[in-house]
Amino acid sequence: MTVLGPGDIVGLVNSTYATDLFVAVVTEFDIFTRLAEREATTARQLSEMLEIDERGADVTLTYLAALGLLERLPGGAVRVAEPAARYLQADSSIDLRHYARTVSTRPGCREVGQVLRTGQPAPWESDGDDWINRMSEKEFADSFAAAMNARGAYLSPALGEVLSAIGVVSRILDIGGSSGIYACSLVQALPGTTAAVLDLPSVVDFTRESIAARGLSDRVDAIGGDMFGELPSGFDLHLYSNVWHDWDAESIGKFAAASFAALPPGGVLVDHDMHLDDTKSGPLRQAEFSVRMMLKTAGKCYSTPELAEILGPIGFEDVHLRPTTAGYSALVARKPA
Ligand SMILES: C[S@@+](CC[C@H](N)C(=O)[O-])C[C@H]1O[C@@H](n2cnc3c(N)ncnc32)[C@H](O)[C@@H]1O
Repeated sequence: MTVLGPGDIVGLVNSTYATDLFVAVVTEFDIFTRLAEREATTARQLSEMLEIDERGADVTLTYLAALGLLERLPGGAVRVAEPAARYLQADSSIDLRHYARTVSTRPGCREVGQVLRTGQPAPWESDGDDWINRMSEKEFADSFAAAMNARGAYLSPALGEVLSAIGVVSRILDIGGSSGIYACSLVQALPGTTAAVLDLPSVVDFTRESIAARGLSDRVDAIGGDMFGELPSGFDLHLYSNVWHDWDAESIGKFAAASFAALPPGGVLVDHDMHLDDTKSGPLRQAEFSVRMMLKTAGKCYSTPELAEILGPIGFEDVHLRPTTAGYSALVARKPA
């Protein structure tokens, strides 16, 4: 009998989107037949070949590499791996593209095609607006924060444990902190610390109630604001948990620059998320989550080298990854002392 843990259950939910992407790229875009025409293909070349968005092409290559259907080559290009050559392209002796076509007209697969072609995120649910526009609706914001809170309940203690080893911290700013579950776990793991959660004005009532329900209103504040603006000073650790995967590299650069400006010398920046491995060939659960983020937000999951490339020029040093639990990790960087 398989026993699923919370990370597996969340992974199962996230993977529904990845299966839709697999079917769409095999049937609508015949991706392996096209890739087999070339020795090696980069995400940019794939986007030109299939006339799709480059972010979508990048996320697709990572997911197919994580499935073992593509091989990642030194330098980052890919080539078709044996199982795909055998079963998923025009000259395959057993051509399972026919089988994939039996589910290819599902709305989810059509939605993937649309996002890949336009580069625009799909509605959060099957219709309506995308998630960030819906965050101004109180009912949607509350249900979204409840989802983040549930996930944070099993992820945040492990983050607290990992961050308790990084040295002296006194004031934590949890940016895009939603219910405040991470801020609460961190103040409990780091004795003597206090925290503030910065999130959209439509979210912070939920944040305050959640913090009060945990009995931590004396140590954790909630601030309604906009993380795209200037960040408050007076905090020596900035946490972005599950935030950067919603945004493109340019926005992440803005967040990191705002943090660099607001942190004191020696201040710590933490990005808690599902990160891809350094070659962007997996792991599978992270690659599946990246597909969901690509389809529903302006973002995707990032690798440590991709984030180091953004943080280094801003001035952050010692960028490194610390695994937490259930496929999550904390990317930690420091403003020079
Ligand atoms: C995916 S959730 C992550 C929540 C939480 N940190 C976690 O790890 O579960 C992203 C959060 O960013 C917040 N957010 C989005 N845009 C924002 C903005 N411009 N300013 C402040 N918060 C924002 C959302 O309201 C949401 O709570």
